[in-house]
Amino acid sequence: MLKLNSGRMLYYGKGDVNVYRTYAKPLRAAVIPESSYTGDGNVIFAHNVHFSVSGESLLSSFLAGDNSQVIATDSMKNFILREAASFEGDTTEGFLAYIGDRFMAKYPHIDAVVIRGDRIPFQPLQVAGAEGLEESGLVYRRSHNDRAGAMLELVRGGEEAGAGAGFVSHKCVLSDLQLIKVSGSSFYGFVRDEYTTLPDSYDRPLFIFLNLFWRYADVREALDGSSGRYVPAEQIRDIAHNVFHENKSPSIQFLIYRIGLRVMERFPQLAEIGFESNNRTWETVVEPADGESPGVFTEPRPPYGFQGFTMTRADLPAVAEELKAEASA
Ligand SMILES: O=c1[nH]c(=O)c2[nH]c(=O)[nH]c2[nH]1
Repeated sequence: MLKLNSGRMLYYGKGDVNVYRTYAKPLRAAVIPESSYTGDGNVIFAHNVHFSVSGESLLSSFLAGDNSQVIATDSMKNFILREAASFEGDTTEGFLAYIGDRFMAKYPHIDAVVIRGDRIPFQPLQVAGAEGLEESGLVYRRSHNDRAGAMLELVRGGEEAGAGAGFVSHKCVLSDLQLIKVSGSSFYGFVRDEYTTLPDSYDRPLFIFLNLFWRYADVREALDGSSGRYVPAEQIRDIAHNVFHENKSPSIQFLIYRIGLRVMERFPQLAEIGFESNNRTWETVVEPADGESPGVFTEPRPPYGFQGFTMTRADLPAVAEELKAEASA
């Protein structure tokens, strides 16, 4: 967030601006082995937008009640909704950059904009057609599952190149991914002392809530799918569940690191990936006799555990070494 000359910080804006844009340009994504996701028709290109502005000229509105430079947040909402009609791109990041750029161009006394958009997901549906099931293209199902999103910070004359206003930071996100692995996770070997009551677990039903975020080395590759370098959140999601499936994890800490490594390997255009995870492991009521026999579980009691981790491309050589050692063993 922009710091004013006085060292102060100020911002104001509008949240929960729901923009249901129809018939945006379809996104075509490069295929990766872990995912069947190939793109999005973008027939419904919907976002929940959170928009804020900052600038020296706004200080007097806080200090003296002078509204002469204040753009009403109601007008911001109208600007976002109306300008969405002329957006010609195919990605969330591109949409946010478009709105941010146009706003800065229209209002020269605004020094900085922070814009976040969470995609409101609508899933395509199949209907019976002449040759079996086919995509409706008209009817969609609102999904309340995980969702993609992004945040861009634009500052007039900022450092990274962009059209008009400069990017100073960006963050792409996948929020609220909830994954359960019913068998194949353990947690043991942790510090055991007078405060420890948790038993070792060699096979637990691991339920995790995950927020993932990532940054590109060059943010411009995120703005337009035709760069061929766009990283869809859906493919990051699919990598997460592949890695969860493949690995017997000794902890959530190790699991998220492995997910991050795979994402970094797949997408050389990314500079950073990060995680916020929650442990929602089901509480065992009736212990299964072995791996696939019946068990009964219930919601874990609060409080819950959490982890946070960020990693960069510098983490990759360690894995290359490890794989080499495994191959020669
Ligand atoms: O994967 C885990 N990591 C922890 O740090 C932890 N702590 C805990 O009680 N359970 C778990 N599980």
